[in-house]
Order: sequence, then C-alpha cells, then structure tokens
Amino acid sequence: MTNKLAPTPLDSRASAVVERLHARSRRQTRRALAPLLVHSVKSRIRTGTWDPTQNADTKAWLADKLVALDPHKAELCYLLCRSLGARRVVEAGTSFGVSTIYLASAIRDNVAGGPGDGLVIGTEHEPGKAAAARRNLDDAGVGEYAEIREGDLRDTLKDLDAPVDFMLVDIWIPLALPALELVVPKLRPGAIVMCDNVVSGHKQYASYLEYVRSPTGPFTSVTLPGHGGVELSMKK
Ligand SMILES: C[S@@+](CC[C@H](N)C(=O)[O-])C[C@H]1O[C@@H](n2cnc3c(N)ncnc32)[C@H](O)[C@@H]1O
Repeated sequence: MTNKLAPTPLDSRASAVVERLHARSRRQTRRALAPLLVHSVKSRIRTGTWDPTQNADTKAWLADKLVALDPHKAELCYLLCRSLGARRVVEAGTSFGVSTIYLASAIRDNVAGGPGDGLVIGTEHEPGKAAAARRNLDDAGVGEYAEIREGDLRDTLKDLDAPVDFMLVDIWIPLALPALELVVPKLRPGAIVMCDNVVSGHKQYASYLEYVRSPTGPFTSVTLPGHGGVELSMKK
C-alpha cells in the first residue's frame, strides 16, 4: 500500500540526525506550551511586546529549546532549493541546525550536478545552540555546506555576498522584518523567502506581511495555510 506521505528527500545519514532532533523538539514543545504562555504574558506585561530578546528570563528559558521547523515545511525548503538550483541560502534562526541540515543537503545535491560550490549561511545568537548546530551538520555529513554565524543577526547578516537564491525566516517574530530587510538587496529575481507561522502569528507579523504583500513592494507573495501557515514570497 502507498504511504500517505512521501519519504524524506534527505539521505539516510542526514535523516537519522534530523529524526532524532525533530523528536526532541516535539517533546520539548509539548512540555513547553504552558510555560511559554506564562513567559509570553510576563514579557508582554514587562516590555509591551512578546519579544524574547527584550526579556532576560524568557531569553534564558529559550536557550536550550530547539523550536525546530516542522519536518514537512523543512522538506518543502529542500524541494524549493533544489528547484531553484540554490547555491547561496540565508537562514534567519538556526537553533540546533535542523532546518539548516535540509538546506545544506539541497545545496550539496545541487552542487553535485554541476561546477562551483554553495553555502547556507545560518545565524544563531546562543553560543551553545550554534555549537550544537555545527556538530549536527557534521554528523549529518553536510557541515562543509554551512557557515553558522554566531551573534545577533542584525550584525551578522550585514555582510553578505549576492546573489542569494533562498531565505528561510524562522526567527522570533520581531526580528523577521529586520532580517529580511538586510537580505532583500542580495536576493536575485525569482529568489524565494519562506517565513514560518504567519497565520498563527498574523497580528505580530503585521508589518512583515504588509511589506511582502505590498503590490508596489519587491515581492509577489502567497500564503500556505495550515500548521501555523507559511508565507512564500518571490523576489520580483
Ligand atoms: C525558531 S528557532 C529556529 C529553528 C531552526 N530554524 C530549526 O528549524 O531548527 C529561532 C532561533 O533564532 C535564534 N535567535 C533569536 N534571536 C536572534 C538574533 N537576534 N540573532 C540570531 N539568532 C537569534 C534563537 O536563539 C532560536 O534558536
């Protein structure tokens, strides 16, 4: 009988690593839902916004949480990067490197079909997470296709080569638009930007969505609803 879902496009070495990490992320998310609500309310009271970077307690609590992209969304990233022939990819929010493994695998598979090289530039401001991401990428066999820039992405994404073929925005919501604005000048026409949870977080994403959906702006944008929703925006 045919399976309901297509198998992972990753090779067996990478899929063994991501399966373990997806399972850990799912367990953490289940346990973290109630505390997350408490942190969110406290943060709003103290700072007026649910921006973990504005609140030391919440930032510390999130320091060991994977918050990994859902597997089917990560698989879509892989497919889009293969279809675009992506060689330079930017990821805003790397955490333990789960989505980065999909992006680096796509670049590795694109590079295998022709000359030249490729790289995913990941960004992570928690040193422990950045170190874990590098280890996980090496374990998955794709470490040479990823550079994890450690620090605040508002600094680490200032210096980027063009053209960028694909960008994943999987970051705390208040940082999504600042991250995108840094990368827009480097995106080639036809490049895709994927942003997670735009339906479940549509109020907090208002300025990001206004920007990518503006008819006079630099993107043509569509929304895939379900599972929090993703926004796919193509650079005009
Ligand atoms: C949703 S998680 C990313 C998950 C990752 N894409 C995956 O699939 O495994 C967002 C990450 O962004 C990091 N982050 C938050 N603010 C940041 C900043 N200003 N600069 C760089 N990274 C940041 C957080 O530490 C967190 O690990």
